[in-house]
Amino acid sequence: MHAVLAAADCLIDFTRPEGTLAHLQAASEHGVKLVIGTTGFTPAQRAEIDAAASRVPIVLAPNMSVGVNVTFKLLELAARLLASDYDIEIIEAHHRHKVDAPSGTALKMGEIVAQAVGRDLAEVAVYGREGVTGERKPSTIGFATVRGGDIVGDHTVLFAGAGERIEITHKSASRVSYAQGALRAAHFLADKPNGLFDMQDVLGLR
Ligand SMILES: NC(=O)C1=CN([C@@H]2O[C@H](COP(=O)(O)OP(=O)(O)OC[C@H]3O[C@@H](n4cnc5c(N)ncnc54)[C@H](OP(=O)(O)O)[C@@H]3O)[C@@H](O)[C@H]2O)C=CC1
Ligand SMILES: O=C(O)C1=N[C@H](C(=O)O)C[C@H](O)C1
Repeated sequence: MHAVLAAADCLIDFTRPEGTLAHLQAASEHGVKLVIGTTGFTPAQRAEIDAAASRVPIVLAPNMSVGVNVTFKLLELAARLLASDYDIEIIEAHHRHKVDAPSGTALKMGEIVAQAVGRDLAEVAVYGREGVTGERKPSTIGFATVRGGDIVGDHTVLFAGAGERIEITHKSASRVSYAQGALRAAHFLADKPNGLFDMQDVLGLR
């Protein structure tokens, strides 16, 4: 790995958290820029990425596709406008090989809508329901996970009100959009000395 990094400008990493952290260490030793698509980091692992960004520039994004990143903006607007009158639920579906749940994209969607309505996701998230759960608490944000077959990646945010509901859905039919986004992120980093960025920065969606 060190021989490869010595000749590299940028490392694109879609692996597992432990792999990414090993690659992060090696890349920062060589001053190599990083695009990280891996999901499922613990808060401590995430802090290691934040720290490394003071040495090398990093794009970290749970979803590299243009469509999902535009969907993030739509969700922010919808959540802000609908505010407390609508219950928010996030449903995601992926292939049978996926190892983390909810998906990084679903969690990011949760953070976006929670922030837009002035809630802390850590306090209001409900990850699945079973048994006698009692009535839904109004401020909660629920997550539901589906795993099966070769589903590339579907995400729906449901805003359910009295007498109507809005569903904002993104569906990936191919992994090409992730790869294209990662290459775009690598180009974006070309003139960055350090710092932590995401696909909103890369795509100019801030
Ligand atoms: N941000 C985005 O747009 C996207 C993010 N992802 C995320 O990317 C990650 C990978 O997903 P996916 O491609 O489906 O997974 P795969 O299991 O298909 O591929 C993972 C790759 O990482 C390698 N790997 C696993 N563990 C390590 C390790 N400890 N050190 C070095 N290499 C390792 C595997 O090698 P080997 O086969 O030899 O074990 C394999 O080549 C997931 O976290 C997923 O959520 C996925 C798609 C889009
Ligand atoms: O594992 C996957 O396949 C995907 N992972 C990412 C996530 O966890 O959000 C992005 C995409 O949904 C595909």
